[in-house]
Amino acid sequence: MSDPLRLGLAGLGTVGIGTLELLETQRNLIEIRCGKFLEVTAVSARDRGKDRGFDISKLQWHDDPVALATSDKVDIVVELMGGTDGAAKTLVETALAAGKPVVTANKALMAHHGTALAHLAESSGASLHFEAAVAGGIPVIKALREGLAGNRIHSITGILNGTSNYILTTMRETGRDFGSVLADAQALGYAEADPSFDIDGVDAAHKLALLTALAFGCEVDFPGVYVEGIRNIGAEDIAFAEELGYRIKLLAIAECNNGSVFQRVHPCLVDRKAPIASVDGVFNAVVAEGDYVGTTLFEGRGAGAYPTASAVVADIIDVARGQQLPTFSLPVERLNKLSTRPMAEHVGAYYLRLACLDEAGVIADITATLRDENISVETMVQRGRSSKEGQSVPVVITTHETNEAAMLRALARIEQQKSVLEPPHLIRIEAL
Ligand SMILES: NC(=O)C1=CN([C@@H]2O[C@H](COP(=O)(O)OP(=O)(O)OC[C@H]3O[C@@H](n4cnc5c(N)ncnc54)[C@H](O)[C@@H]3O)[C@@H](O)[C@H]2O)C=CC1
Ligand SMILES: N[C@@H](CC=O)C(=O)O
Ligand code: NA
Repeated sequence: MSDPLRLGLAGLGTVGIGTLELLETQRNLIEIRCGKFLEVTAVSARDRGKDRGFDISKLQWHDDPVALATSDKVDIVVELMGGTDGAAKTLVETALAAGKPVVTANKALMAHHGTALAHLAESSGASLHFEAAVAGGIPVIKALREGLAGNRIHSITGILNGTSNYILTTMRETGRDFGSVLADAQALGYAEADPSFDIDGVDAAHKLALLTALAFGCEVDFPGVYVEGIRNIGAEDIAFAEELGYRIKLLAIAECNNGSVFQRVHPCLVDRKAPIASVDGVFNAVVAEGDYVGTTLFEGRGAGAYPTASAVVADIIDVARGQQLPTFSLPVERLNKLSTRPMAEHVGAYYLRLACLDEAGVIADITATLRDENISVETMVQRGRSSKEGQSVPVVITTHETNEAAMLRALARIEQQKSVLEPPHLIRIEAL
């Protein structure tokens, strides 16, 4: 047996401790599979004395995580701290510059600096691995980089945030409110340090930008992703969606056509019978359309200590086996800079929920505005009667396919109508 491969692990939170546990309990299996003994030699986190339920007293401790990159006791750096800039970025850059392979779960870092880090890795001959950064335990990076390498990928559609999917599912199944379900997701270790990244769609956008780069062979373009989260989805939307035969999911969608990329993350109504509609709880799913393979669907747990540790360790094993592939499948100079299509060009059907006064002519005014923009109504539901003067009733409208720009013009006018009491709620309907 050759010398052990020595790991320096920065970040001892949900994922860090999950990774240490997995490495310990699967020690023999891993040794047989990669022909090397993996040894964690050094660690770093914010608070040395914290009780983590895992004995770290025999591991070399560094207050400064960046010291792992330069330590002569560390062969591979595993970055599990999080953060776009600051210590995580410096650690990864320093390790790569020193020619040390890096394994990271940090999608924010990769979405903002992925192309530059890939370039650094290539220049120094080190490899950069990020399977845990997208869709947790699902080996989707490996699938795109290796399993589907013979295909041109046309589109990627995914549920990429476990926290939002857990919130939407639990609200639907239990009727509980948004805030208390989010607190559960945090306690379960699913949410980001700043949970607004989860509920505002930013985390899913980070992941989509990485899948886009891999799938279409382009530079990572996180600012090019249109992002909307689930903060404004109410219990009434979830109930109306059910009634109309849909489920609400936060989808991340990337399409590549004629040299331009369209990347968007937003809540969608999807047909209740579509396979992705039944991906519930903390599960994620990724659907990739390839020209030779057709449709592929990958599903599994997208967050949490053990599923994420599973992906981190898979990357470590790849390093131990000597696998060294370009970070985004292609050498950096071969990655294209594709133009971004704006959301205004989106074409699709829409769900609108309006709070309207219950009086004559209201519906006629709304449908006239939609007609003026050539928007055709598919269904309309008006619920209940208001018991007090000035009280609103919900009106839900679904439309046939139309253009986003036309829909936004119509909504701006509808919002001005004095019998419409709140800004309209819009959710896109995605045909899958
Ligand atoms: N929790 C999950 O389900 C998943 C998390 N990730 C990613 O994995 C990374 C870690 O996430 P969690 O374990 O959930 O976070 P966490 O908040 O539970 O743990 C973060 C750890 O990093 C340490 N840390 C943070 N900043 C530091 C600094 N400047 N210097 C030294 N130590 C520092 C903290 O002390 C803590 O031990 C993040 O990039 C996250 O986006 C990826 C997939 C799933
Ligand atoms: N906060 C993320 C964790 C995994 O990437 C999520 O909820 O999906
Ligand atoms: Na993954």
